[in-house]
Amino acid sequence: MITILDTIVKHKITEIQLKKEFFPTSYLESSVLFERTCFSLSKNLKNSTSGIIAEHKRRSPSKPNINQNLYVNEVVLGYKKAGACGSSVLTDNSFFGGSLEDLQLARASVNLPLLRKDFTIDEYQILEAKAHGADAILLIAAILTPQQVLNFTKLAHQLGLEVLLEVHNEEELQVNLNAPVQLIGVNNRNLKTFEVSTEISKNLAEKIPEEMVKISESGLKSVNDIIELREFGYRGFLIGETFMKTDNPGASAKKLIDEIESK
Ligand SMILES: O=P(O)(O)OC[C@@H](O)[C@@H](O)c1c[nH]c2ccccc12
Repeated sequence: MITILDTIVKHKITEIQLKKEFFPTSYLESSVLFERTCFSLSKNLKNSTSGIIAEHKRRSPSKPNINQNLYVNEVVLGYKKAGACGSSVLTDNSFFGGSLEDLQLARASVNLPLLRKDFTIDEYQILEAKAHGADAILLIAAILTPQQVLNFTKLAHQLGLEVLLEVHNEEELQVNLNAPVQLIGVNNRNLKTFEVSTEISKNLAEKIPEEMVKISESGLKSVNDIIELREFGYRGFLIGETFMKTDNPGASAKKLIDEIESK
């Protein structure tokens, strides 16, 4: 069966091939942002009482219209004012309606750690992330070999970017345990079926090495979700739709963060 993930990856391969032909890596390396010193998402998470990483997401394959009316710079500024630890910016265009320009605009408007949220399958995208102002990149175990995870992590670290390694089951975690990543994300959403359950985070928690900052991703809605997951050792919570489906994502992030902090 061909899954949506297969389709996305297929598009990415073509997209990157084309980009590589027209924009050599020297073009990316000449960006004024290429030399900047990154902010640390892992440090922010360790020092935070809420652990919220708030995402900018217009749409997704499972939700064709979350919110297409907002300006990315205003959204991330709202997240910053709300007290989020960092922000995640979708840069995939075909399936999520995001762009590298979104990332760049987000960078221009906040001094918050920014995660480039995309389907990384080539080192070229890691250079792109740095050139457009990211502080961290996402690596999705389901679409990479352990060797790729190692190589991509090494390159990201050379560029001063942190890596969030996303897993969805025990096998993906076990085969990548030797990757020296700071952040490990458990996606509650199965990217092949779109099913969402926080049980995934709960079940994998004890298998994740202590030294990694544990992040629970997707489908999180309420203060209770967060409090529960904290008991399993999670320090970070990646939330998109719950905030983005409102007219004022910053205000809804603030409401949740205030609730968490008052518990
Ligand atoms: O909107 P949600 O359910 O709060 O989820 C946010 C984030 O976890 C989700 O966008 C995500 C997690 N991993 C991904 C990989 C690719 C694209 C998107 C994602």
